[in-house]
Formats: sequence, C-alpha cells, structure tokens
Amino acid sequence: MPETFSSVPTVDFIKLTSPDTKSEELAKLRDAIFVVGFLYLTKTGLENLISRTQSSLPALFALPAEAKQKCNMIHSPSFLGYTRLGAETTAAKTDLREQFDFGTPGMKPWKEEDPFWQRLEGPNQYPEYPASQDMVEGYITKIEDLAQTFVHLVAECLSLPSTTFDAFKGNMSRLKFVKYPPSAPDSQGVGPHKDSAGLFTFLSQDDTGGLQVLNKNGEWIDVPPVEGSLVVNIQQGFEAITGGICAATTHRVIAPTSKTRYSIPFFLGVRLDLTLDQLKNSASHIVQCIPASDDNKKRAVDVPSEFLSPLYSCFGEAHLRNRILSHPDVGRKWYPELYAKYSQQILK
Ligand SMILES: O=C(O)CCC(=O)C(=O)O
Ligand SMILES: [Fe+2]
Repeated sequence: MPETFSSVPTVDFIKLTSPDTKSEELAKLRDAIFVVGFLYLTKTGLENLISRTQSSLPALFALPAEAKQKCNMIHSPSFLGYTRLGAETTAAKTDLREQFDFGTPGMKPWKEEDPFWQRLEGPNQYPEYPASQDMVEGYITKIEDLAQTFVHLVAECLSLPSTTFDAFKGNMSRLKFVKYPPSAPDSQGVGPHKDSAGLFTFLSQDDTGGLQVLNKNGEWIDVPPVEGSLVVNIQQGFEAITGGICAATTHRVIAPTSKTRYSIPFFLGVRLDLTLDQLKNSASHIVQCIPASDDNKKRAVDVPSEFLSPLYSCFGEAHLRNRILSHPDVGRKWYPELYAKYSQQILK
C-alpha cells in the first residue's frame, strides 16, 4: 500500500518564518507537499481580512438577479464574472454553486495577433456592490504576497534555492467568491477535480464543512473547517513543474443540506506560455533535486491532469480547455470551434 494520509496536516506560517522554529516546520511542510498535497496554513496574518471578506459575501450574493446578470461571465472571453447556480459542470455533472470569478487587475488587452489562450488574461467585471473593486483588489494584493512567500518556503523545504519557482509565476492569478446553497443530501457542490489555474490554491472556507480530498487509496478524506486557516493545495501547474512528483490533489465539495456554505479560493497563476517540452528542459534541474517519491502519487481513483497531457500546446491551452468545459455556455459563445474539439477529446 503506498504511503497515504487520513487527515490533512497543519503548518504554522509564523513558525515557518521564525529562525528558531523554521527547520522543524519546513520538515512538516515537506511531508505535507509530498504525501498529502493538501495542508492547513495557520497564523498567516490575514485572519482579519479573510473574516471581513467572508462576512460581506451573503449581501453580495443577495444582489438582485439583474445586477448579477450585468456582470455575468458570458460577457467575458477571460472567464471572469458571475456564474449562476447550475451553469457550471465538473466531472460531467452540474455543480450546485453560484460564484464570482476575478483576476489580478491590470492585464494588457488581448489583440488578434496574440496567442488564442492569452485571452484568459483579461479585465474584471465588478458587481454593483459598494466597494467590491477595492475589496477584491485589496484581497488579491495581500494574498499574492503570502502566496509568493509560501512558494519560496516550498522551494526551501524541497532543498532548492528559494527563488527556484519564480520564473514559473504567471501574470494573472484568480480569486473566487463561492456560495453553495442548501441542497438534497449528497449533492455535488463541486465535483472531483484538480485545480488547473496555476501553482497553489489558498482557500478560505466558512464553518459549514463539505470539502473532501482524495487519498492514494481512493478514499475521500474530510477537510473540516479550522477557524482562521487557509487550506492550501497543489495545482496542476506545480505538478507539471515538478515532473509529477508533487502531485495536484483531487478534491470536491459535498453540498450542504441545512445551511449555506461560502468559500473564497485564490489560485496563484502559472505562466501560460510554457510548453511541456520547454518544461522538460527548464525543470529538469528541479526534478533532479527533488527526491523521488514512492509511487509518483497516483491515486487509486483519480481525474486526469490537462497540464500533463500532450494534447495541449502549452499550459495556457490546457487551462483554456478546462475553462471551456467547466463553463460550456461561455466556451460555446467565445470559442465555438475549440468547444467542439475539446468536448470530443478523452483525457487519459
Ligand atoms: O469551495 C471550496 O471549498 C472548494 C472550491 C474548489 O475546489 C474550487 O473552486 O476549485
Ligand atoms: Fe478546487
């Protein structure tokens, strides 16, 4: 039986950054990265920001339907904006959630001569809710900072120079506000998936529960709420950079039954232009430095990684494929040919 896990470990950010405790905490981080691919990050210093943001979500989602419609994702070839309940698909099933997607502001406008996948980086659509732009931009600035420091610490825990992964960072990260309304027992909040926007995810969940992660024996392990923590997981970009050694972890949310659940995932972006071939060269020194793991982290039951598939020309195309199939209405409107092509393909 491969080495696996039955609970998600906790790593203390203050200990990771304090000279007296750093090496012990880096060892914990290393285990969390190699064995689990999921961890609680506590004492991040963002607790007040997170709780302030969480507390404004009920009113934001209570906006009238017309206000949400105005910033609907259907208007955005960058897949940014509002998604109504029932418009999103994961693992070929409808997800029971509503959400607002945002990106790092200030992306340069897409032009005809740019690669087609570059269009993923674009302008936000802000809802007409007081100071929503300030709230989103403030949150992104602070959490990008934390994420950057975290990536440096991950490099250190793998015995690599702290800036090893800097060259892989993308222009645009993504932030979502998500609402899961009460639903019938065992409904799909979001189906089994590996995050595909970048390197690592930093998720704030409220006190409802329902998040689960798949271990290597194919068992779903609960990730119960821990107040003030961020749940951090490996995305497909980091998996690809580490030659699959640090695997993206499959997770899902079981919809709540008696109360609404809110969450705020932040997806640290990866460079979209990287091809698998370039990656083989640029990442080979990284892969050599990382001790090989027991079984390449293949789970007994799993979903495939677009980023490791030779079907896609680069990370940008792999991510675009994921967006098009997750938001088929937006995909059909802006990328009809790609929608037709990707929906035929079977990913292994
Ligand atoms: O809402 C959550 O807790 C997780 C959401 C998630 O996994 C995602 O949107 O990628
Ligand atoms: Fe996810």
